[in-house]
Amino acid sequence: MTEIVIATKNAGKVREFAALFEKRGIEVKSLLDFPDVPDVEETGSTFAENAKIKAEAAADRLRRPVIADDSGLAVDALGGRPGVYSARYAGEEKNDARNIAKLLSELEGVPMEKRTARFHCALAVAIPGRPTAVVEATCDGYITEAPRGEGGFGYDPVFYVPERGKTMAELAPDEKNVISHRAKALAKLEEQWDDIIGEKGESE
Ligand SMILES: O=c1nc[nH]c2c1ncn2[C@H]1C[C@H](O)[C@@H](COP(=O)(O)OP(=O)(O)OP(=O)(O)O)O1
Ligand SMILES: [Mg+2]
Repeated sequence: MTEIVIATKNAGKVREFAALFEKRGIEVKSLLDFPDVPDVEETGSTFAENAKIKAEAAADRLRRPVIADDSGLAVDALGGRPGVYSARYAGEEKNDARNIAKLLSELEGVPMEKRTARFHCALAVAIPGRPTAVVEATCDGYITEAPRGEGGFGYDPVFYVPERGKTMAELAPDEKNVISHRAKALAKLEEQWDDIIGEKGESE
């Protein structure tokens, strides 16, 4: 395989997948390259369900194998919110700056040791005629009291990675791509790849 479609319109995700797949000699296309593929509603109650919905809708439409990413942030002090609503936390128009502002205001007064959180990433592989496979991974950290750093996307400026002493947005792209929920999920997918595309097309 020399090319894979990622069923996303999120430019930040596209950039990360492009770098992650480049190492593997695979070129990444996204729904930004296929503007005729309609948006699907993310009606699932889990990251895995939403990834499956997005992957299957795009694979059906394009008649080719597709990977979708559903991801988000779960904050312990907020009972796991924003969770699957991370993108739309501060409104339907999906604005990273407003999402961050809302998150920081909800966490006002919460001390650092209680600001634990994790990023989740579910990756679904939909191949026409086969059962869809899903893998998941997480990345643990803390929510800072103010944004720091210019890299990444989404909640990266307020997600502190204790092992690195930096926010995700302060890490170089190739550093984020070693430790992130997305990189870890992709590594799991790679481990299972032969089973996923193989004879039975099933993964466990
Ligand atoms: O590495 C990350 N660093 C920071 N923030 C992140 C990350 N990964 C996901 N996130 C946040 C962004 C968005 O608020 C939500 C994803 O929502 P999610 O529905 O999966 O993506 P999306 O709507 O932006 O694009 P699409 O559905 O077309 O793939 O979680
Ligand atoms: Mg989305």
